Amino acid sequence: MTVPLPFRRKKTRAFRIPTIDLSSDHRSELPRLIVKACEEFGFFKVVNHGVPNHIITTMEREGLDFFAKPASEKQKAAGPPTPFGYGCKNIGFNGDQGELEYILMEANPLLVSQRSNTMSDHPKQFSCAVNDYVEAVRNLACEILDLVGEGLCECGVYNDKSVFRKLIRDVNNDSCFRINYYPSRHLPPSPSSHCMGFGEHSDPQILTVLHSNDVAGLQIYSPDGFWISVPPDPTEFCVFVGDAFQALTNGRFVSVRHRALANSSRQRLSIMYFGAPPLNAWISPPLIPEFSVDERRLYKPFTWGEYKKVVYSSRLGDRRLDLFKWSPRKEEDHDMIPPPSPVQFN
Ligand SMILES: C=C1C[C@]23C[C@@]1(O)CC[C@H]2[C@@]12CC[C@H](O)[C@@](C)(C(=O)O1)[C@H]2[C@@H]3C(=O)O
Ligand SMILES: O=C(O)CCC(=O)C(=O)O
Ligand SMILES: [Fe+2]
Repeated sequence: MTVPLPFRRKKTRAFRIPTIDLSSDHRSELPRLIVKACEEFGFFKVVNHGVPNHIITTMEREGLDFFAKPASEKQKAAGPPTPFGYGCKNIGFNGDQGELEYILMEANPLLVSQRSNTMSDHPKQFSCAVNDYVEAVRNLACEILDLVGEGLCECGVYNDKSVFRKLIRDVNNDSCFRINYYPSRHLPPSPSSHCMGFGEHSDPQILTVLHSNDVAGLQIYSPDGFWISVPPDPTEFCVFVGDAFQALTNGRFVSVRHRALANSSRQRLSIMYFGAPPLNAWISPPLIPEFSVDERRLYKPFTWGEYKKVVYSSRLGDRRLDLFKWSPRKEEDHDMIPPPSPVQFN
């Protein structure tokens, strides 16, 4: 029997979030699978990642202890977000707001130790929790970046598989670390009522690695134009391609737009490591030999420091990378001599 038209269910393409099993017996396939996920979605989940569970639970406990303090204590302990510090509802410097509290910190062990002196009644315990967590998750990020490098070398595009890892491992890397806390909410029952925890945006850095407790909220924007809820699973990590990775790969990878809803009756805690290069690193893809005048270059070369300035003068949802689009017909772009790319071409 044919169903009358108004009752037909709208067909939507089944969407499966790419999931990478790092302990897979088919390890040789991982580079290709990760590159595919970065190209198609700019997002994937990682299972069997090797980050010890006690490192994650200790970090979560320290985070929850901090957010359980009275507001005045939290403000005094961590200072206002400049951008590093404790924030409540205000995101960035340009009027963005969300239903959350957060701590934003440098991912550098020395700076973590300094900040912890005021942030916790047990500074040593707090700084150890953050430093252990950052180290373990940075190692995971490096493993992923090496697999990406391997995948791109296999395609014949690059010849140094460790180039991306080196950028976030550099002694002067500008990586940072964030804990977001979305308090529980008791909303009147309405299927459409959703409250914005952290608005739509893409992350500016190279790669973001996110962990969350078992409370839903994270959504990614799919290539075919739908918001997809990412099922929460504390045994997994979520990996996001950031704007700098999109530029480094000349648009081959896409930085995924994402947001976090905060309408759960349970509190949500998410922890993010944002892997970034040093401020003076050039974010520039390798030149493509057959196009001598950069015809195929999508973005003007820029340093991470230049990009960060634009990031902090923009609104959360802005498409900042668009400001760096390369136009060979524009005189100023045409005369620009591209700096050496950190990424070597074969
Ligand atoms: C509104 C803003 C907050 C943000 C800096 C910005 O001006 C635009 C990008 C935002 C973002 C999103 C990803 C990360 O959470 C973050 C730390 C980053 O690097 O860029 C935040 C910035 C922030 O909260 O300070
Ligand atoms: O808290 C989350 O789940 C996402 C937050 C986020 O995207 C960010 O802090 O950049
Ligand atoms: Fe983000």
